[in-house]
Amino acid sequence: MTAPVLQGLDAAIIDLDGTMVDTLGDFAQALGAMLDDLGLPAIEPAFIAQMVGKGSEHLLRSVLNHALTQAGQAPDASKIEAFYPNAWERYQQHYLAINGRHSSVYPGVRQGLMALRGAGLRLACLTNKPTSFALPLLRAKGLDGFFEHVFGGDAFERKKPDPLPVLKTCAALGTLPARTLMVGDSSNDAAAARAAGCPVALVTYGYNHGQPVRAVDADCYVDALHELMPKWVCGLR
Ligand SMILES: O=C(O)COP(=O)(O)O
Ligand SMILES: [Mg+2]
Repeated sequence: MTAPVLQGLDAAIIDLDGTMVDTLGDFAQALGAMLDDLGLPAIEPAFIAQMVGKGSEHLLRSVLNHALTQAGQAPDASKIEAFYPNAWERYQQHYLAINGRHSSVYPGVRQGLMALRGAGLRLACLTNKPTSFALPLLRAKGLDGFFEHVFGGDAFERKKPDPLPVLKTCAALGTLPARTLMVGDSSNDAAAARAAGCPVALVTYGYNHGQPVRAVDADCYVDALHELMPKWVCGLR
């Protein structure tokens, strides 16, 4: 039986990058190697956090735009598209080779997931990362066992911030959106969840496209995932 303190929730959908795992090191390595292969200048790791969260296609186009500008070339759309197929192939190869080696699980994540499961909530992971990157990363970090489903950015026709992946994840879990909490680190997660009719909790340590996360509309903000349950229970924001 669900603990009375979690009345109102049957499940939680958890984001991956910036919420469970700090993956900026992996992104920096894979993007750096890809840019090197293409003969383009390296990108500052500080820029990467602003570009993560909208899927790999968006990330690669943003990075190519940035690198071409750094190289003194006017990056029009056709130039970016000319680089894109090769960039994607190189990036995928480099990312899969180092996946998880330069990233770490945020403090409180394991305890937070254990508490949610212990309270009887069903869990799914929903990320804009490709599923082929997400599954080995969760496995490498020992987090895969918490989730009944793992859906990447390529699992459905549209990605977050569209509500479709959230609604499809609720359907896979067999839970009502109003009783399924979305936990993420960005406006992308919040917008998708709100439009789907899910309550939203945001972690304050993630990426949020380089913007302050407390400015994003949410029901609750937490500085670590293990704070989520006690805070939710007390109705604290
Ligand atoms: O954009 C990405 O690759 C990952 O984003 P997410 O795990 O925060 O959804
Ligand atoms: Mg995220």
